[in-house]
Order: sequence, then C-alpha cells, then structure tokens
Amino acid sequence: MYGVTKILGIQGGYRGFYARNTITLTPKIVNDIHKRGGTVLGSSRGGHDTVKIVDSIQDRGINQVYVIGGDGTQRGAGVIFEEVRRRGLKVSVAGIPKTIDNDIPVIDKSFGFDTAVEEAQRAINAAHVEAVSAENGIGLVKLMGRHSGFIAHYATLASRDVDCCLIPESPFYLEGEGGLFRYIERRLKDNGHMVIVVAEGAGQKLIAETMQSIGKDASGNQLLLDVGLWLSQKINEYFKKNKMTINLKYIDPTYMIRAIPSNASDNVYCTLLAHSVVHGAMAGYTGFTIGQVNGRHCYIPFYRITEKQNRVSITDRMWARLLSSTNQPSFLCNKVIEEAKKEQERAAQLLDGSPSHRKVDDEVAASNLGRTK
Ligand SMILES: Nc1ncnc2c1ncn2[C@@H]1O[C@H](COP(=O)(O)OP(=O)(O)O)[C@@H](O)[C@H]1O
Ligand SMILES: O=P(O)(O)OC[C@H]1O[C@](O)(COP(=O)(O)O)[C@@H](O)[C@@H]1O
Repeated sequence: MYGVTKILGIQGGYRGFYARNTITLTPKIVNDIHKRGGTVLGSSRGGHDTVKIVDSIQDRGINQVYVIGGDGTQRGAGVIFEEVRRRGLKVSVAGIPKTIDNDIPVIDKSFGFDTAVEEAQRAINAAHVEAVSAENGIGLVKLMGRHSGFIAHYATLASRDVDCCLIPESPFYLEGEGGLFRYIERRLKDNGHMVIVVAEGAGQKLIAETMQSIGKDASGNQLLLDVGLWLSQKINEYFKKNKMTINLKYIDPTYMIRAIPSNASDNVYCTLLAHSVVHGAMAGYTGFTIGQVNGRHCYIPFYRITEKQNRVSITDRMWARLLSSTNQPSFLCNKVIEEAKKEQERAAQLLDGSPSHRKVDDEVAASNLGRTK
C-alpha cells in the first residue's frame, strides 16, 4: 500500500537497537506469529540507553519506529521521541500498547488483556473443582496484573464461581470482624467450599510487615512479594490454630496465562491497531500511542499515556458488580471510599480538563459496600 521496501525487527527489547542483531521482517516471517505466544523478537527489561538508541536509528536511516509493549515501554518510546525531536530528525515514533495488565490509561483496553481474562477461566475452574471435591475446600488462584487488578476483576466477573477477589486497589485485612478469615469461615460453613482469586499486586503492604522487600527489576519496577504463597500460609495457619479442617489448593497460572497465543478478539484488535498506527505514521504523525478510545482508534500523545497508570476504580459500577457477585466484604471504611471517589474525580478532570461528567454511581457502590460489611 505504501511501497515500503524494508522493515527491521529489533531483537531483545530496547537494547536490541545497539546490542543485538536485527532481523528483516518479511510477510513470510510474520505470517503465523499471531498463532504463537510470546514475542518473535524477544524482549528485555532495562537497557534503555536513549542516546545509543537514537544514534542507531540515525545510523541505520530508520524513518519510522513502532514500539510495542506495556506502560514502561510506552514511557521509553516517549523518551526516544523527545531525543529525536531534540535532534530535529525526520523520524516518526509511535507506540502500540501491548500488555495483559490493562494498566495503560486513556485506552478502552490493552491488547493481550482479553486473552489473559479468557485463559484465567481455566485456572479458576480448576480451583473450583478442587474446592468442591474436598471437605471445606478452598481454591486459591493468583493472577498477574502487577499494580492493577483488572485481570483478577474481570476473570472473577466472567467466572461467577469466585467467592472473593483481592486486588491491589482494594486493601483488605485478615483478622477480626469484617476481615478475610471471618468471611472464609462463614462461606465454608454456608457453602462447604470457596474460591479466592488474588491479584499478584494485592496485599503488598500487609506482606511487607513481615517480609523484606526483594528490590526492583532491571526496568526499575518494584518486584512483588508473593501474595499467593503468603496468603496460603496465613489461611492454613489460622484454621489450624482454630482447629477447623480445611483443604486449601493453591494455583499459580501466571506465566501459563501470559505465554499463550492471543485469542481471536485480541488478534482482530491487534490487526486494527497495526493498520491504524501505520496510517498515522505515514500521515506524518509522531509522538503518539495508538489506542481504541470509546470504540474509535485514536492517536494519543505519549505524555497522556505515561502520566499515570490505569487502575481499577473501587467506587465504579464494575467493582460494585463484582462485590454483589461474590458477596465478599468490601474491607473498606467510608473514609477510604471518599478518598477513592475524590481520586476518581481528579483523574476525570485531568482527562477532560473539566469537572467530572461521570457521576459515580454512589447508590450501587454504597449499597453493595454497606450490604457486605
Ligand atoms: N521512564 C523510562 N524511560 C526510559 N525507558 C524506560 C522507562 N520506563 C521503562 N523503560 C524501558 O522500557 C522497557 C520496558 O519497560 P518494563 O517496565 O520492563 O515493561 P512494560 O513495558 O511491560 O511495563 C524496559 O527496557 C525499560 O528499561
Ligand atoms: O506486559 P506483559 O508482557 O503482558 O506482562 C505483564 C506481566 O509481566 C509481569 O511484569 C511479570 O513479568 P516478569 O516476571 O517476566 O518480570 C507481571 O507483573 C505483569 O502482570
């Protein structure tokens, strides 16, 4: 369509610009990549040497750079764009959001998220089978998402077999009235079994009370303490101390979910993103991330994408729907709800520069919060 004669694939993430070989991408090479999990180019963390990257872009005569990845990758693309602009180079820099976490703001969802939610059903179903097959069975599933709880949230809503969903955005506590242990006791007495889904970023403050931080990854992201193992141990200890028999099965499908090929919905979404981002670069746009916003494909300036992360809003209808579907306690006091609402209003004003038009559905959220206390 555009008569492009050469497309380079940069291998091994950002450091691939200067430290690894590149491969020439041809229709034959990319023909079936949508049927394979992972990445044909390989990825890496860290290694973002902006000067070396832009030197490489300049030396190779590259005039369009398409950067595929999560929120960190988009931040890295933004830095490259600034350096290209500083040097006055005629190079278009465009980002394509790809992460199972759905933690990229502004866009409706990220490519990979639908696939992760769909694959998580298999783990939750397995947890449910194990839970119903034993006396006071508890199936515990840990899902990815880093500091956002969207995968756990939507996988719980999709499954309808989950009795408790714990996410980073909604703090919880274990002991005492309204705590997790009392809720587990009640569910086991009423139902004989239960399924708990925990996002990997949940409970980090609680765990840090008894466990040392394990530092950061090569990209500077805080490494998460293993909430799945910690929660399994805490639950077993509590019920042993209270002389109540339980059979807890812990399932950690995190990498199985991330490694599978994208599903049909994500394949179509990815194709549309690719078409839109190329049309944008060919039309002369630069410094943007392509994304679907309210169903329409938009060119979003990097600074909008990188100014914050997309997080689950616990005063939104979708979270209220989850609470009414699981019947779990909200683990929240009114002060936290009010703070969350204020944060949501501030975020809405930031996005559209005016007072928030979106009225938080207090009645639904509050009634569910109140009802489950
Ligand atoms: N603020 C930043 N400036 C430059 N490079 C960044 C920045 N944030 C992340 N990166 C780079 O982007 C790449 C991917 O970031 P990372 O957080 O590991 O993954 P993800 O894109 O999935 O969030 C890494 O090579 C990292 O060094
Ligand atoms: O952005 P992607 O590639 O979809 O993967 C995101 C997931 O990868 C992780 O960052 C873990 O990655 P690593 O274990 O490979 O460092 C999770 O915290 C996060 O949910």
